[in-house]
Amino acid sequence: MVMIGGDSWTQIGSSIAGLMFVLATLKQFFPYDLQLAFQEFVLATLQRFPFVQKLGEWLIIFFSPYVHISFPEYYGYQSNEAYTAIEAYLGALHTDKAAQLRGTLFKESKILILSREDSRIWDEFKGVKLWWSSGHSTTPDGDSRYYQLTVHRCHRPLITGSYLDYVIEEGKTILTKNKQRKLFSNNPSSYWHNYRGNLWSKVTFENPATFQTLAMDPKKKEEIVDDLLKFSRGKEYYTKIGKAWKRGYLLYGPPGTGKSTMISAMANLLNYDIYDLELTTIKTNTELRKLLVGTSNKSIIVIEDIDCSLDLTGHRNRKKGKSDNFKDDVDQKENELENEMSSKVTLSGLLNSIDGIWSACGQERIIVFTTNHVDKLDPALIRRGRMDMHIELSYCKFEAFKILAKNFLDVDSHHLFERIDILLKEVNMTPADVAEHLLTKNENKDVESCLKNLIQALEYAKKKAKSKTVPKSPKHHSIYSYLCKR
Ligand SMILES: Nc1ncnc2c1ncn2[C@@H]1O[C@H](COP(=O)(O)OP(=O)(O)OP(=O)(O)O)[C@@H](O)[C@H]1O
Ligand SMILES: [Mg+2]
Repeated sequence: MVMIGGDSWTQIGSSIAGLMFVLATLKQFFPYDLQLAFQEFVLATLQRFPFVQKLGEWLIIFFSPYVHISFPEYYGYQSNEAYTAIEAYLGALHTDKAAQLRGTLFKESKILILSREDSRIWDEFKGVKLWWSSGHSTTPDGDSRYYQLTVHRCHRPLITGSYLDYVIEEGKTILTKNKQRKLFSNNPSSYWHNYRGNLWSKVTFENPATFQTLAMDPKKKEEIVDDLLKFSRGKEYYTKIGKAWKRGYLLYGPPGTGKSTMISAMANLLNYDIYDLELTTIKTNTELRKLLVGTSNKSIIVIEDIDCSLDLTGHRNRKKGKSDNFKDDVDQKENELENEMSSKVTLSGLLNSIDGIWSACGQERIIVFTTNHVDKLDPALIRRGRMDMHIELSYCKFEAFKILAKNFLDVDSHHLFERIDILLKEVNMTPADVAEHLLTKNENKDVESCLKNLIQALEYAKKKAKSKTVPKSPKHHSIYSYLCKR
């Protein structure tokens, strides 16, 4: 056994310090590529021994003259906008010099977008050389991709200051220029494992509906458009009043009155993505929260036919009344667990998500509920503040008909309009049905016969209305199937 005295410790300490100093100084003289290759070799060798590997990593970080800054794709379940902007910036960087390129042709844009596929990219800013790399990491929440920026320590202020701002700004500009709006639909939770990007499936959103072609009372329409535009420009206002930048719209009315069409028009007006949230496939409130946190800014989250999606009506009251009587904590927890498992998403879970999540982490999000039966909904769900604007989409009136006539027949007036006006006051016909009757003979391009066809249908409906009407049963129409139909 060898005993080391106080003096020997001092000698060893000073020798190690000396050696480290020499190594650190020598390192400055090697090209960075060589250093990286060496680091990778050392790390690969040490990978078999986790403790030694950790120590090796620590030593490399300690002695390296370079700073590494990571940008993960996700924070928890929330997507990182810096990652997306960096991805766009790097994708477009020196595409003329890249060895591997990825070409994407979007249906509508007609522009072939070329982006780089390399996992390592050099960049230069104000004479300073920087090195970007990409990779995968595994965290308890699942796999996540990341970008890493490497730069010499002495350039740190320049990089963390102006360079990163520049990259994010450039990336955002590229994204806006090439932006293809997306329609997302939630995947069942059994698909989620490993990669958080699997929470939602996406397709390109291509529905052409606009407020201009939406048949409804023009005044009401103007009010809605103003409200939406005010919301989208309201960043400072929401910050000033200390409220989350979100707005809720409840669209209600019979089938075929244009609820889904209006959601598309909203997305087209604001250039937002649509998230079609199918509540019936969500098992628990926790899953619902993860999905909502996984949505991005500038998006419309849609829950269609909310009355059919869940047993929301009165559920909250029943649950509350029940739990009030519970004195025993264990029983209460069991009750909650049972509720969570059996009733899947609860009304309180939905309300907490709407109120809580975006107050904490969301910005610029619109939530839309649609229903055919507004009277069936729990008042708590649709109260003002939660659903800021209640919009009734109703049967086709004359003003709405004029918009459809303009859309389909390109006419502003006609001698048959008067008759149609009278009939529309007497008969309940949805804009979908009116459009259908106008379309039937549209191929002939004979306005008169199209209008006569509509008058015939209205007169028939009037006669039928006098006999008994059979109420339609509730159903589920997702915005996803509506948009995919087109
Ligand atoms: N107000 C409207 N303006 C223009 N077109 C309309 C309008 N309402 C319905 N339509 C036409 O009818 C079709 C069906 O409308 P939409 O799916 O928007 O109805 P909805 O209210 O969502 O019905 P549901 O309650 O069954 O989901 C659309 O493809 C659209 O072309
Ligand atoms: Mg619909």
